[in-house]
Amino acid sequence: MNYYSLNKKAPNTTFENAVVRGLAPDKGLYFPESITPLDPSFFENIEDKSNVDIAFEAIKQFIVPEIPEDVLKTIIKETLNFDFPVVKINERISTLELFHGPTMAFKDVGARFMARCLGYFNKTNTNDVAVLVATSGDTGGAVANGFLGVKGVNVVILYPSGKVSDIQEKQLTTLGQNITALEVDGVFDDCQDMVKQAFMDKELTSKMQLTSANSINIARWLPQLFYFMFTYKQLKSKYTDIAFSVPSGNFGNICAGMVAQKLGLPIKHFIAANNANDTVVNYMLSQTYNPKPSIQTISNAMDVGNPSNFIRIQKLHNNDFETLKKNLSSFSYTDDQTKTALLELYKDYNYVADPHGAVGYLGAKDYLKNNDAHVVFLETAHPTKFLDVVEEVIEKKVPLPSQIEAVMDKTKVSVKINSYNDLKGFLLR
Ligand SMILES: Cc1ncc(COP(=O)(O)O)c(C=O)c1O
Ligand SMILES: N[C@@H](CCOP(=O)(O)O)C(=O)O
Repeated sequence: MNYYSLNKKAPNTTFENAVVRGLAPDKGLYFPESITPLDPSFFENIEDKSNVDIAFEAIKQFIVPEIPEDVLKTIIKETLNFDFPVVKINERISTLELFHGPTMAFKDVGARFMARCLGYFNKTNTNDVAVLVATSGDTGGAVANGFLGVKGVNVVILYPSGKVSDIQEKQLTTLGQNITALEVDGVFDDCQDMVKQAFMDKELTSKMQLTSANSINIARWLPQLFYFMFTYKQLKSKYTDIAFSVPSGNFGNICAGMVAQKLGLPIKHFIAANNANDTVVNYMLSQTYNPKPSIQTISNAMDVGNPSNFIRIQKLHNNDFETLKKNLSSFSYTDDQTKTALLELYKDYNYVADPHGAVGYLGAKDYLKNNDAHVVFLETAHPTKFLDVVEEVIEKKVPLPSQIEAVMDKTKVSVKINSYNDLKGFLLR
């Protein structure tokens, strides 16, 4: 499968090149040349298939033969070695728990998958690759964990100083080896802009091979479609119409769900649930895309003012607003509403959510006011990653899982930077 740049000013390229480059030379996001729906029998019999088989069938058109079938299957098997349970909240709402991986956030899927694809391509590539990552909280930890010790790969994580949770910071600053954390005096969008600027810097790219492990990279983005299919497998016999409420920041996760839908997965509707960072909510109201500086919230991983993947979402809907409006609703919530939702989930349903999942729950409830469906909100991170907020709201101690406990006492190591020149200087050192 070839990929083209959504800016349309760069040559089409292979899966390998798109993964190794991250971003196209014209600064555009790569997009598959075609998306061929799977045979309807795939969905008719999905409950008889293993998660690995579902994932393999769903993604192989984008990757094989550049990665041979047997290698791709192994990559998927190693990536998906944890559970994706769907938990019923009430008759109309369930939650898909995406926090059972090593760093307890949905990013584990994409990060582990991409690390293995890059590892495969690196076997024949003698040059080291520098993987740049901008994180508002969870991508950094998942990528650090997924890429730790991968030969020929050096990971540089940029995160906004003081704007990620303590546990998220530990996860991305304490591993050492081939992982370095750069603490940026700014917000997430500054980190993301610096990463994109690095790709356009000829001096830098002539001296080193750079790629990105954010969802701009297709190998990080596409595998996120897997668990929408796993959800359908679990709920198909119970509900006719299934919609997804996705807590959204950079919009990579929801956009991957839309690829699953293009592949034929029967999804009735998507709900983009946002915190105060409401660029897309405003777009859906005004048809004007007006990115704004990100605002700090208690669902910090969604503090994104200029979501990278919105352009892919538009493309998936033929750049037609009316088509998009039929498939996507979006809502924005304040921190107080998020806290109220956390408490409601705990008191009414005995479910301890994290602030991002709570925003997803609010999106599900708002959609259901005027629509009929069973809505699955994505619980995108484990509540203990946001311990202070969660314990304060539900007034109860939450036990720490072993993955979180393992990083609690480690010492943070980071390098402070203030500008793109600092980043460039660091990379050229
Ligand atoms: C816990 C959590 N929820 C939601 C999001 C938003 O996901 P996306 O950026 O794919 O929209 C993130 C960050 O990506 C996250 O870490
Ligand atoms: N919310 C993310 C921001 C980056 O998103 P990505 O999916 O493009 O990597 C984070 O937690 O870092």
